[in-house]
Amino acid sequence: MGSLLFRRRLSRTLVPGWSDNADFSRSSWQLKFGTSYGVYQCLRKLSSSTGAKKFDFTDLTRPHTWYPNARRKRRNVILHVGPTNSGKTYHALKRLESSSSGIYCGPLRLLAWEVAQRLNKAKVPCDLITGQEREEVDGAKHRAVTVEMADVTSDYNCAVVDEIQMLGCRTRGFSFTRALLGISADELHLCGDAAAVPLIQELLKVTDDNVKVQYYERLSPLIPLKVPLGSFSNIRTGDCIVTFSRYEIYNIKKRIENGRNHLCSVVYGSLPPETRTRQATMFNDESSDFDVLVASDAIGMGLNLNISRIIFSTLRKFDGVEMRELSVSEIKQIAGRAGRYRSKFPVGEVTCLDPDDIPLLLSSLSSPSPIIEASGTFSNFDLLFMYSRLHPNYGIHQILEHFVENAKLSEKYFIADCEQMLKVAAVIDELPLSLNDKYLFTVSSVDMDDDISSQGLTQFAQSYCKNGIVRLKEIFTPGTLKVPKSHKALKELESIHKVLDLYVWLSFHMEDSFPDRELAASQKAICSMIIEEFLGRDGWQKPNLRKLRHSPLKSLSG
Ligand SMILES: Nc1ncnc2c1ncn2[C@@H]1O[C@H](COP(=O)(O)OP(=O)(O)OP(=O)(O)O)[C@@H](O)[C@H]1O
Ligand SMILES: [Mg+2]
Repeated sequence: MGSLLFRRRLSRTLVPGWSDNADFSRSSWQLKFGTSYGVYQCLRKLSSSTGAKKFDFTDLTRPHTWYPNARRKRRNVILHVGPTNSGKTYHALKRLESSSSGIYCGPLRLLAWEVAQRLNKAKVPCDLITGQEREEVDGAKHRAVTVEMADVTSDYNCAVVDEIQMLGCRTRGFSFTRALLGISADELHLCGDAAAVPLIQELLKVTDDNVKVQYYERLSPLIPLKVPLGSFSNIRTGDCIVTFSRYEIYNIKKRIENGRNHLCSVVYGSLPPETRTRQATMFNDESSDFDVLVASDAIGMGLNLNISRIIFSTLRKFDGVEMRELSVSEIKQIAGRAGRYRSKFPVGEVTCLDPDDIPLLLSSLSSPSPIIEASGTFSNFDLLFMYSRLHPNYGIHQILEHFVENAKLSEKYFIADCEQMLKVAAVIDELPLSLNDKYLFTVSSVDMDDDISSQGLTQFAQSYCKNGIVRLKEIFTPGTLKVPKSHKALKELESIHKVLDLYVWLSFHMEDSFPDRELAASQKAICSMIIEEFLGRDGWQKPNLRKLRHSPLKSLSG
């Protein structure tokens, strides 16, 4: 029991949103109040200090009070806002680089990776921390993290939250809100779209922070073209074709490579993150033969790639619920990847494949993004736990559902969409696990819309429930991964990667119960290498592309 408790306590500190309030964090509640009664006492204390007669655990109307560490400071908040490619992140990072300690929180692993690289190169030791990675550097006082991993219990000299307009995102917005309200830093730099300014000013009225807005202008031109691409034979070096289905990505890659002038890197959401990074690096590298990029909106935020022209293959995408038109801000974000300042192509262009899309493209690029009205929020584990005590017969699915239905919110907040969590909860409720354990599986990084991943989660949870320890070899035989021969096999491999990734995630949160992190990580690496081998083989292979670029074919394809 003792070791089990100890294990849980270690885990809690690593789960985003598990126990954010310093009163409940490892330093106090875990040591002072090892029991749920302790949490209850703590919450009671909190309730009396807020003057409420009876604590309502579904009351989320004062989320700024969940972060006493940040509230002890009067933070200097600097909002860096403006169009894409205007130097917002650059200026915030300059401050981060010169600070004595700091944290960068970005929406994508690729961005966190880019920042960690940049700081380490500038001799500022910087850790990289994402749900599945801990790359620790000796002596680091800086860390680059994905926003879900933002640490709200330490003090920093400087913090940067990038793409802050994402606080309006239906599913991930609450993590941005948590970083905005919860990070304890003397200086907090927020970079993003001006559409978020009024909301942030409103949210920070109650925090007593100093708020300053710095506006930026685009550093290099982005030219919207009035003519569509016409044909794939008009593709040229530095082009990036954006499309939203995996099938279309490979279809377009094939069509371009069949023209025998270009090789395409691909970047899309379900590719392993390390593969995405390498594909992007290969495209960015002038000495590589991969000179065209075919990508989904996974490249849409903040990234600095050597793109000369963005070509939208469509302006519609399936968002998990329905097919819809891209929003003005999505179009601007994606288009903004072309012509980055100080890149190989300092003047960017943007166009479409389909002539019918041109009017929407032009009007979106010339419109301001609509003002963001509300910020995401969600309960942390402690509140869910206390709520569950009032409903002892509920499973975690019912607790979440009821909590979401009954949550009381201030006008400027909305409750996060927890569809994925509910899907996991429905599976996990079948097992006799504690609420702690159920919560952990529920907030894990699993993609429940992927059959193989959801089966992986179920097997991990069943095995954990039965044995208390999950060996990777129970569900995965190392040494059996093969280079896929078809797109179906590729998709399967991507899913296997996700399952291995989930194991690594669980190993960071339940170290003793998921002891094979290294094996899972090495198999993950093999998996992504095999996927890359497929990506290399899949297209047209011409050993000496450079020679060909000087052939008549090149000028014909212009
Ligand atoms: N003053 C500067 N000196 C040198 N390089 C700069 C300067 N300002 C910006 N850059 C470079 O220009 C590029 C774009 O800047 P940055 O990434 O900060 O833009 P951004 O406004 O954050 O764009 P996005 O909205 O797409 O995130 C980066 O490669 C950055 O390093
Ligand atoms: Mg940026």
